Amino acid sequence: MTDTVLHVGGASPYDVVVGRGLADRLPGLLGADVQRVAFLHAAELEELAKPVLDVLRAEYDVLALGLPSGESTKAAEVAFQCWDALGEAGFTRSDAVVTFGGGATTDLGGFVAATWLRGVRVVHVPTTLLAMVDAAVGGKTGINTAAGKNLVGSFHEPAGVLVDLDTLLTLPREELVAGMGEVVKCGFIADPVILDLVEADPGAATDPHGTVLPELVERAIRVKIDVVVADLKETGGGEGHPGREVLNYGHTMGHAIERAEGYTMRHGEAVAIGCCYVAELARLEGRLDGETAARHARAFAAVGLPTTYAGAGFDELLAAMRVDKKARGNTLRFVVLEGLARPVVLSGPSEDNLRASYDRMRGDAT
Ligand SMILES: NC(=O)c1ccc[n+]([C@@H]2O[C@H](COP(=O)([O-])OP(=O)(O)OC[C@H]3O[C@@H](n4cnc5c(N)ncnc54)[C@H](O)[C@@H]3O)[C@@H](O)[C@H]2O)c1
Ligand SMILES: O=C(O)C(=O)C[C@@H](O)[C@H](O)[C@H](O)COP(=O)(O)O
Ligand SMILES: [Zn+2]
Repeated sequence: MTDTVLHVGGASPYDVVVGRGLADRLPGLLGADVQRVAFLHAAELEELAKPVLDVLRAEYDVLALGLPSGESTKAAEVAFQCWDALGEAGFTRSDAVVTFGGGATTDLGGFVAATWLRGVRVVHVPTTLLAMVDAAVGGKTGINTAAGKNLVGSFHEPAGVLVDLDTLLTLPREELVAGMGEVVKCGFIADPVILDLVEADPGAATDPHGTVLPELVERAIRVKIDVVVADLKETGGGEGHPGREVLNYGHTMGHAIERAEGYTMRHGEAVAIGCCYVAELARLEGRLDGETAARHARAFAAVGLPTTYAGAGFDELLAAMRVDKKARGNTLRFVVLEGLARPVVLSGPSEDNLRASYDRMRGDAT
């Protein structure tokens, strides 16, 4: 496979390099003036990180910080520990952060880079499918608080992203499948070819050795790039388009479920359920046709993702949805579809329909 370079334009342009065995490309993305690199990685990925660390150690003074894995790393205490370590090492504005891991690591590491000295250079090396197609691109960084998911953070664009598809070879199957939640999401909001590829051969779509998955990765990254270039800071798309909020499709309910489950459910799984929830809500609100709504459950289930959830009660989930960033005052706002790849914002749906979609999500409705 030859490398593909996807360019992200805008005020702080950068490249997303997609290929296999790419560690040598890292210095090129970091730029010439960097002397010290803080390597923020999921501690459990020490072995996988070795080729990247070797390349970094050959060129820079490296401070390697092993972080907790998964969602627990997106916490203020972990950010504090990183800031302390950067302070002790005397990190300056000409030094840089490299993150290595899944979306939780790139979110936390991106946040540390965004806040240290009010912002230093960061390059992301995502090692999960989800982080490759979504978390590492576009500059959203953040941590969780007791009140909810990603409530503290900032927009801080990377100086580059290195998508080494070989890292997917060690990724547990369930994590790969979770990443398909965001890939399929991109199919519904912008690129229906993704849905065709997934439905035609779900096995090939989730095979890290094959050629279909790399095509899906590139397509999903292109969807994300197109959106963030047009509306980096989520201020709106104009002419009825939701702008960057479109990437939040399925996340209003998805994040509420994650919080209700104490962040033990994978993000991509919660997003899959949330997309099915909001498709049904759009149908009940008279926005979306029944066939496209029904296609949601078929597409997500094809790759092994959950489409129903019978855990927390309606009132708990509704309260969690009220702190979603798309809400305005007491008004809930959802990204919904009016057809395939035709996203719009739905403001203030009726409580009856919110509840009826919830019943369907539980599998209670007929
Ligand atoms: N900033 C954004 O735009 C954005 C977009 C989407 C999701 N996110 C965030 O991303 C997070 C989810 O990311 P995720 O799904 O990557 O999960 P994750 O970061 O929690 O990683 C899942 C697990 O896989 C392990 N792992 C990672 N790469 C591996 C590899 N190559 N081989 C073996 N194990 C590996 C990790 O150590 C961890 O245990 C959520 O917090 C979500 O909110 C952010
Ligand atoms: O990049 C975006 O914008 C997204 O919304 C992508 C989402 O997949 C991602 O989960 C993001 O972290 C959610 O952001 P939030 O603003 O709802 O916290
Ligand atoms: Zn997401």
